Amino acid sequence: MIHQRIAIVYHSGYGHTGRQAEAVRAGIEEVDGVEAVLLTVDKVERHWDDLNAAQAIIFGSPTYMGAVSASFKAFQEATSNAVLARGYLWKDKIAAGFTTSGSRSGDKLSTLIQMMIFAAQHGMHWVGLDLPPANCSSTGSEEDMNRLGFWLGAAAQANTDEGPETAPPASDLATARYLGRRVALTTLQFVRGRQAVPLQYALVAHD
Ligand SMILES: Cc1cc2nc3c(=O)[nH]c(=O)nc-3n(C[C@H](O)[C@H](O)[C@H](O)COP(=O)(O)O)c2cc1C
Repeated sequence: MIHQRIAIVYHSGYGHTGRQAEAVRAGIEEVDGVEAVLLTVDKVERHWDDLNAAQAIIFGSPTYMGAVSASFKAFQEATSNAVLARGYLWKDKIAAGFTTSGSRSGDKLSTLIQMMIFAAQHGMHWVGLDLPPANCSSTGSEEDMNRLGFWLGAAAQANTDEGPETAPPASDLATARYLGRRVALTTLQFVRGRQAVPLQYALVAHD
């Protein structure tokens, strides 16, 4: 069976977002017919081909100062020459994102929006979370998936006095795992759908 490749490219200064990235990978690996490639942004210069060959790319960054980290931003800017200028190489790939911060909100939404705009600039298709509202009623709890209530991507919160061995908590890692699985299933639907209806044909038929 041909395996569709799904890449995860992320930065983690202190390891918390790294735990989230591992959880996303575990979710991808729950799905038959796909394989996960996990890359940190500092390795990207030697791995552009892996990203270009992937059917989906999932972006991950801690939230620093209400935005993606400087290292993740440097990766984003490097794609201008390495990907866009070489001919829109990521066009029509699936995209998604995840982020960890110290506070419950911590302005993580800003980070996910930055990632979504970045994906749109590359002509990618953004996949969000389809989890229902969680931890928002008298029956909700910290153990709920999507306990922080994000839909653009997977959000996690890691207490700043805890190391990555104990933070983020299991519920946030389960949310990240769920996102990985969702992206894997969406990617298979998209790739197989594209085989049935080639993009060229779809555009002509629409005109
Ligand atoms: C430079 C810097 C800026 C930060 N800015 C924020 C922030 O804006 N909001 C927030 O909630 N946490 C903030 N934090 C806390 C981190 O998001 C948190 O410690 C996170 O778990 C770090 O992830 P990492 O271990 O993957 O680097 C900041 C931490 C650093 C070092």
